[in-house]
Amino acid sequence: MIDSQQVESGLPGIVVTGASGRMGQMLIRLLLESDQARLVGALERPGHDWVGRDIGEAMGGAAVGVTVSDDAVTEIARAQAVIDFTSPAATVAFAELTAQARAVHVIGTTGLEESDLAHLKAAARHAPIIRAGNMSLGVNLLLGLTRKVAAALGEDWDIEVVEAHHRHKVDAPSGTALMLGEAAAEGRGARLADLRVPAREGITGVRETGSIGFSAIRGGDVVGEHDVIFAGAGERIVLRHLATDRALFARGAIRAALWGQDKGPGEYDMADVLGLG
Ligand SMILES: NC(=O)C1=CN([C@@H]2O[C@H](COP(=O)(O)OP(=O)(O)OC[C@H]3O[C@@H](n4cnc5c(N)ncnc54)[C@H](OP(=O)(O)O)[C@@H]3O)[C@@H](O)[C@H]2O)C=CC1
Ligand SMILES: O=C(O)C1=N[C@H](C(=O)O)C[C@H](O)C1
Repeated sequence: MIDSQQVESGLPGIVVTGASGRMGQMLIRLLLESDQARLVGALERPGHDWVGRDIGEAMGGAAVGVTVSDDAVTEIARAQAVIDFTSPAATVAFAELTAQARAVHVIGTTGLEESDLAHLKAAARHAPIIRAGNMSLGVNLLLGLTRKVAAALGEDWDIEVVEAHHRHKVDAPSGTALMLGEAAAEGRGARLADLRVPAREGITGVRETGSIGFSAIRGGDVVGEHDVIFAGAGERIVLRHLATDRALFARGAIRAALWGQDKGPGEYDMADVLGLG
């Protein structure tokens, strides 16, 4: 339950979008327990059957005093931060409102296209946007390791990124896989767009030297697993991250929302939040 102490304490007020989603519900649970931030709004799309209900009750528990709303303009106007794990179209729309409210926008949504990123760039001229395809410390450390290993090994070491996720995931490769591929390409002084090979099928021909391949597995309730494979002659290096609890991502997102409170407009990522340079 939201208590008056939380409100009076002046803790940053956070609105969660996609409140009924896997990440939305996880964020709400953690925010209700937090002594550093407070939940001030829970958004769902118009027509969703949770709209108008207390979010605690909708999630199967006791009332917490926050009603699920479909009025993004009103909710975001009173937020210090918006935490957003939804879909690319929704995230672009929320970015405009969050910029107008001069609130911090923490974006975990993956599957964003170049055109979506251009909208986010424009919004970040007015308020901070912190975006990462993965909010965990482990993956953000792995990005640096991937960059280093790719830089140390020659092109005769083939790089493949393999990821596994639950059956409900709608985008592939995962946002994390693309970040890891980007880090590997950077290590080689190149852009991923020039090296990327999507999932293979049929008569593909032999592997192109220097390319970076992607494979995705979908099934069950896998939270998120990523391997970066460096395959050489007679040996292989595998850098692996296994996420076993999506609370990990929610904690990272809340940390980002707090970190962003004294930041000016601009685009930031989890390396900034975690001080990883
Ligand atoms: N960066 C990170 O660390 C992580 C990123 N993710 C990413 O977060 C996103 C969400 O994942 P997850 O929680 O598992 O997905 P879910 O499908 O469980 O939740 C998504 C939520 O967003 C809502 N939503 C989608 N489109 C809109 C819209 N146009 N307007 C309003 N609400 C909308 C959905 O509502 P409805 O059900 O009505 O469609 C749903 O409540 C994905 O892109 C995923 O890859 C996930 C975990 C970690
Ligand atoms: O959809 C998910 O669940 C996840 N998505 C993110 C991604 O696309 O990398 C992060 C995490 O792996 C879970």
